[in-house]
Amino acid sequence: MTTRNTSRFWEWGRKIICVGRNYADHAKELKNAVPTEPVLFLKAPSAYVREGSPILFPRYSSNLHHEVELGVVIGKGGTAIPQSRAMEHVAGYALCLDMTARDIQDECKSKGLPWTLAKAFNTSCPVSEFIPVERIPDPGDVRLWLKVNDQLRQSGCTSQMIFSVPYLISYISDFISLEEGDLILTGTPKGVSAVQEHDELQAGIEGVITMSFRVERKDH
Ligand SMILES: O=C([O-])CC(=O)C(=O)O
Ligand SMILES: [Mg+2]
Repeated sequence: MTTRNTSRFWEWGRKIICVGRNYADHAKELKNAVPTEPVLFLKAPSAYVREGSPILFPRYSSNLHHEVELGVVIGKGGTAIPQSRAMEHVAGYALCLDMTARDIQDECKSKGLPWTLAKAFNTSCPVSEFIPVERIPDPGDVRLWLKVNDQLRQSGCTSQMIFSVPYLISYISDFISLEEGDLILTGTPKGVSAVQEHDELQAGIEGVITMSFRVERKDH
């Protein structure tokens, strides 16, 4: 019998729950209102991509954006988890990208349609190695950065998040039960921008981890 381990959470086929507009500076750069409640959407587990494989530019888009985010890996499931106990449900973290077909998202927004094809396509969720919970003593004080071809595009700190990690775990689990192996993407700071085929993306959590991905065009 094999024991599953959250250190390979991307193999579990569990939910990827994403929080949008969780940094006021990013909400403003896309001309969105700063939310008073978390904005949630989902990615499919088939969206995971790991270092060594490329991010594939979807053929239906011509404006693919990077969004660097802190991912929270759930270690213990639960429903209606109180904020005071939320951190007991965290197994660890991952550095994540929420790749977004911005043109498709804009179209969906204007038509009042869901963002699925803008957010959940194959390779839309690049993830780092699993980061055990002890490596990040305070998820509210994590410095994230992202470079495209060595040029710094995003640099932010999770202290700027509108809704904290414990708040998000509690809020989400009121409506959507959390399960072991789920991943929560906590939103992106400002600086999102378009990537092109052959670009090299490098991202990091200061002092903890870095990762890199290449962008390729999907030709079928
Ligand atoms: O900008 C968006 O599409 C919403 C989002 O995912 C974020 O704020 O991280
Ligand atoms: Mg995002």
